[in-house]
Amino acid sequence: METTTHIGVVIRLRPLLPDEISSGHINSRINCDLLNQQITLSSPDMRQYKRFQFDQILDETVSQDEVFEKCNLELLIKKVIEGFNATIFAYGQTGSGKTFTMEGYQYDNSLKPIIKNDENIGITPRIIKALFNEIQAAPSHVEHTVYCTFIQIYKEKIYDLLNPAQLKAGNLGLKLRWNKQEEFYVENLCVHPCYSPQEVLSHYHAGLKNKIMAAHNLNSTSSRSHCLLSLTIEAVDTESGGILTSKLQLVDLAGSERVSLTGNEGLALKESIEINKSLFTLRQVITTLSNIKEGDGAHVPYRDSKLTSLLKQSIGGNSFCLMVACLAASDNYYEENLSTLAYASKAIGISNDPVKNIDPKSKLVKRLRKEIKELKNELSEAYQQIDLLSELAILEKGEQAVKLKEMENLPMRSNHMQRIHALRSNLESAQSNRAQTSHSLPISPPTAPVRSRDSEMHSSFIYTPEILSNKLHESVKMIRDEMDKNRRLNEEIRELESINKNQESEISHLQNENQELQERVENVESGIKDRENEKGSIEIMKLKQEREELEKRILQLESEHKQIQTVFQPVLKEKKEKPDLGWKSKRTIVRAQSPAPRQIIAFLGERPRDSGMNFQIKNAKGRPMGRVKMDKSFESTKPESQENSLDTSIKDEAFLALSHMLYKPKRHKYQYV
Ligand SMILES: Nc1ncnc2c1ncn2[C@@H]1O[C@H](COP(=O)(O)OP(=O)(O)OP(=O)(O)O)[C@@H](O)[C@H]1O
Repeated sequence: METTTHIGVVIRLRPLLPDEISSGHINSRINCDLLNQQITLSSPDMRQYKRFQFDQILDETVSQDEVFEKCNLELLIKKVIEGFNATIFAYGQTGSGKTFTMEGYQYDNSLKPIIKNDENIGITPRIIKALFNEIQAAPSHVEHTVYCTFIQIYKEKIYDLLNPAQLKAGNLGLKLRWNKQEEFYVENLCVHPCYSPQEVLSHYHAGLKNKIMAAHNLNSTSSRSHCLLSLTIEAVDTESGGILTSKLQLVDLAGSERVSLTGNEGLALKESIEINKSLFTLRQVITTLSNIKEGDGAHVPYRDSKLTSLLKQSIGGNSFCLMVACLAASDNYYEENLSTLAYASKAIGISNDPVKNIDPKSKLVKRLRKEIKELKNELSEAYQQIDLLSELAILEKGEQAVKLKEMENLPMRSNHMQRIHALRSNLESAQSNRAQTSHSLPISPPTAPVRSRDSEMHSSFIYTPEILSNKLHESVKMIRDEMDKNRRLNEEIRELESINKNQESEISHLQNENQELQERVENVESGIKDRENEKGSIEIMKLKQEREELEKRILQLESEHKQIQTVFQPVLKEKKEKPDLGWKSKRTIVRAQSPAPRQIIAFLGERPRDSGMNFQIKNAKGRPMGRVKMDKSFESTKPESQENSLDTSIKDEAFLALSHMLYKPKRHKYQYV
């Protein structure tokens, strides 16, 4: 059975928490319309709003019990028992209630769960119980085993939560592999067969104690990893030999985090970055799938993170999938809630094609069993035929008719019954013929060659020992033929199975090699990226240093500028009082490489008219520091002699003062002439 369905999306709004209320958080922007399953989010200025429609809206008042019921999880479990895969995952920003929805346990000060079976237990423990209820209701000839695994993805590495050896510091995590069903799987995971809900729950609780948790500003019990509990349900039909396998994945994602709000630093900051990175890929996958049109062939970046690789079949694949998008009911989280709603509404547009998993081996076993059953039946019928014929052979003619009548009452296959009827009617008609003709007529055995058993039964109804012996031989031959056929069939099947097995191992070997190559390529790519990043960082550092130096110089120049202003005030005043100096241009003309002298000369505001004027700069002690050359490209309306004499007086005063101010030869690179 195949059904195309979209990803189910349920929105769950958590209430304001006591410490949020005490620190003044309010919820004035989220409005739930439970009648139409719509949610409206108003912008901070309350001028705009966005409305979204989902399968189900669960507001602050909805209890854990109601979540289970309104998400229609009983039906989902039924699908899993029928052989379909299903995934439920909680999505949302940090502190929005994902773990509460999936687990429902409180956490103590050491950030370990307090396992209690109260009304607050979440989706996962409820589903485990409901799954076993459904298993118990199955027919007695179907035997179920639930295989349980529990992993966490922490900083892009996979750890087995049910294997304490895996969780030691420095462990590099488990590898992802690609199997022949075109699915990723985690290599070397501990798989626990379970036969009761208590067994699954005990593994689940043990795993929860191992997951990585931390406290930050937005959540005192924050999950730092994505946790995936997988339950593989294997149903063996002891009557038909059929095997049905399905998988139920229960996923509690770590939440996206606005680093500025969490206040995370150091290791916690790195965790936040990794969490955000893998959620970014998840969002990319959702966006790509929601935009895909039929026959598009767009690349979906499942492989870009471990999380999306493992959710490949759940999102846009062959499973039923339910996304529980969690929101925190506080105006402070407007941006986060908007983003969650936007991705949730994209997810609703993603199509999945759930496919019933029928094990190909189980199909073959089923066919073989059927064939063997049929062959056995034929064999036993053949034996019956032999018995019948041998009995008839030693009977008197009259007794043969009685025996045939008796046989009619035996439970036999219809073709046998037909034969018996034929024998019987032939016998009766022959007897009446004989009665009509002569009683002394010798009974002759049939002379015609035997063509087929049926035609023979019609043509001959009196069995002499020779005929019966022939028939016996014929039957024995037929049985031998059937048995040979059966043996050959079995051999053929065995041969095919071994070829199949070899091919499978070859394929999985190739797939693993391919996977390794892929990983190597990824490593090389990430190495290149790292090196590029390193180069970029060095460049950025250099630029930052340069910028800092420039800023320092600007500051210095500003202060120098102020000082010069004070020093040159009298000079300017004097110049103003002599308006006919004849300097036409108001622009600075000193050619200097450093901005400092330019500013200083700019401050003088004018330049001497004559060309090639050289000013000597002296230091504070009156020693010459160098000379400044003035530009010649300007004109004067005044006679040269007057200008020159004025220039010289200003020049000397100005540059003497300047030399006092600027005795910092390293910083100020004048153009010496
Ligand atoms: N529906 C709810 N009713 C009451 N309390 C809730 C509800 N949802 C969440 N909480 C509380 O809010 C807090 C944060 O919830 P939770 O830890 O589940 O968030 P989270 O989304 O899993 O965060 P993270 O991504 O950081 O792990 C917890 O103290 C939890 O008990």
